[in-house]
Amino acid sequence: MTQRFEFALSARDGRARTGLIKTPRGDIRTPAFMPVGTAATVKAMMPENVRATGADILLGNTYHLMLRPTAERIDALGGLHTFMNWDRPILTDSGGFQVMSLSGLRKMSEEGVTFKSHIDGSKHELTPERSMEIQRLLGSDIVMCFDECTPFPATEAESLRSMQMSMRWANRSRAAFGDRPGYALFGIQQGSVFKDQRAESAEKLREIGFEGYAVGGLAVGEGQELMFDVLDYAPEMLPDDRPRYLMGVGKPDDIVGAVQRGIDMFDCVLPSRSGRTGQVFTRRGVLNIKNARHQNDPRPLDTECRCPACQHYSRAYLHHVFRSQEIISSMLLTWHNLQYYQDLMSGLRAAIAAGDLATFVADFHATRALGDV
Ligand SMILES: CNc1nc2c(CCc3ccc(C(F)(F)F)cc3)c3[nH]c(N)nc(=O)c3cc2[nH]1
Repeated sequence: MTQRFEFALSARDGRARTGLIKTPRGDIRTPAFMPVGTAATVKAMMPENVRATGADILLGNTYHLMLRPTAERIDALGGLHTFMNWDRPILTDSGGFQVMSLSGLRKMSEEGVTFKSHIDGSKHELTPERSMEIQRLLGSDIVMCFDECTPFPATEAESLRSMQMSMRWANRSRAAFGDRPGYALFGIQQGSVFKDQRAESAEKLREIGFEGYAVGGLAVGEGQELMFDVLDYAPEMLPDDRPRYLMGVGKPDDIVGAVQRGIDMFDCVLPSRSGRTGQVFTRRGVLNIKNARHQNDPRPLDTECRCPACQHYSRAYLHHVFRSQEIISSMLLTWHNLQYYQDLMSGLRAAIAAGDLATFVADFHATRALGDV
């Protein structure tokens, strides 16, 4: 077990890579999908079950946890790992994205952002320094720089101003993070859909130097085509020997396309959140268990899936418990969707290691085109 944060690539296939991030709390196989554990829990899942799906790392959230129960209380109780009974790596976002998408009344300045809690209306401030302190108190293994996720669409001038402020905040984040062996600070590239700005951002981050780099400012409504256009150049502007994390992505086909374009790490609320609304991911595409067509169907959700839902329950049963709003519905559908995502990632890792990613991708799309979900 290492006391340092290390990343080693083990194979490449085109621009895709597979490897291992080694941390004192455990290894992360890449390409990796990180389930979202917003308020110190992956909703409807016990931590041991999240691990059983194959997850090596979880996502936590500065914004939610600073409001409730506060970072100081979690620190006093032994840190987020102890608090939520997950002893493997945790990555926390810096909170800026959630402030812009969740909180009411907010004021942005060079210093940072002041906002009112969406829970009780109390006033709070997030700056690069405060974000680093909160993530340190939480004990997260991978800390994200405090940035502004540039809204989409943005004019070139708006995007440039936003990106350059994020780069000044990246500097302040690096300084405030301090010397913490075994812990990592990731820089976040901005620049919206403008190639020259993505290059300027990457250069600035490289100058400062980070243990890993995120492609930020995407999955904000630009659509898959425009996202892939940016991913055709942006990841490779970042250091080749460091992990590359595409924030907030995404649907299974988004992930497949982004892995082909050199991304190593992903997070998305989709598998867990959509599971609670009845949306189910299968190898043949997506279905919604709420649909009446499932009420007499004795088949499992996905014949190739090893999760408890697919091993022990019929679509008819899952339709019934969803319609009846039974708690087990959220448990089984969340587990299944997270299992589907982890199985997709392990398939991608194996295909890259075997040098036949192209075949994997062709089969992935062909199976989804078969229909009869
Ligand atoms: C959904 N699209 C998207 N999500 C994005 C995120 C949030 C990632 C995140 C973090 C924590 C959680 C939590 F549920 F665990 F809380 C959930 C999601 C971004 N985050 C930062 N810092 N910069 C970005 O430029 C950025 C761009 C993003 N596009």
